[in-house]
Amino acid sequence: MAPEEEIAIEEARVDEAVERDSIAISVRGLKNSFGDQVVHQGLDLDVRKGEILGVVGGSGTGKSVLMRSIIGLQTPDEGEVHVFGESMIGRLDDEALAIRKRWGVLFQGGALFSTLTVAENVEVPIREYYPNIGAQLRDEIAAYKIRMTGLPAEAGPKYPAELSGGMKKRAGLARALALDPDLLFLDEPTAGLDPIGAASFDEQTRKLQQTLGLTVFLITHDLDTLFSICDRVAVLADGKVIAVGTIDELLATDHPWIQEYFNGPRGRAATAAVARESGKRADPPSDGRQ
Ligand SMILES: Nc1ncnc2c1ncn2[C@@H]1O[C@H](COP(=O)(O)OP(=O)(O)OP(=O)(O)O)[C@@H](O)[C@H]1O
Repeated sequence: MAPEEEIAIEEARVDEAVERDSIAISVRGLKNSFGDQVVHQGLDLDVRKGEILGVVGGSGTGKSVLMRSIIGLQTPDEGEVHVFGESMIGRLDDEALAIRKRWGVLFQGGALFSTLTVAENVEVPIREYYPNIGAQLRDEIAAYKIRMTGLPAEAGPKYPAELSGGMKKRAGLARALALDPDLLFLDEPTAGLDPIGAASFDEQTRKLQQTLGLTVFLITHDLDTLFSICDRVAVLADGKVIAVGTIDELLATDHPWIQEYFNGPRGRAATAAVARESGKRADPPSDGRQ
């Protein structure tokens, strides 16, 4: 083989390794169906390490099913899911378990166990994955995680029924953070919160992502969340990810759903709010609409 060819092959290997190293989640050729209903067909997606990736799409486009496929709660008909370089589908071995320990999940509505206190909820994953950790250390970890999410320490002994919607979300977040994850899955974290509570939750998410170096997979319908904290956004439609990029990149596409979603009245209001927040003047829409 000529030296130039060897160099080219070596460079390709290095590029591949760098690419692999910078990707937290890779989904390829995913197919999910329920009976005759095909939810995903040939879905591809990469989530980069350290980013907050917003996942959007109309109701029923399969955002939650995608998340469930990645975390192993839904076995796809076809396709590959790699998390931190490990193939995950159907794996129950030690390597796969080690990867599962590296993520935390906040399900829609918080999904707290109603018969357990907040602190006990946070301790569930610790008990499950680290049964040898003693009660005192477990309590200390739970108290620390509860404080990390902005909840007062007094929330620890409370039951979910005694919490507001926003507090429940934070308690769910504390549980998702219990094992010091590298990767956080959030399914509609601000749904049902008032705008101030939602903005405060977003800020907390951004702060945690930055201080802990988290990668965040964030399903949302909340335009303010997308505009204010997401590094990139993936758009689901027709069973696939039809586009992924920054909001500016998405706006440069001419897909009607994307234009309607981000450039409709609510999208423009969110752009203006973010621009105001950062002290900049929002550019008026190019067609002169206000
Ligand atoms: N276990 C299941 N059995 C049958 N159908 C299901 C199941 N889970 C999801 N589906 C269907 O798959 C489709 C996608 O559901 P999914 O919950 O992922 O949508 P979504 O994009 O998250 O919607 P939303 O934005 O409303 O939460 C829906 O039509 C739903 O009814």
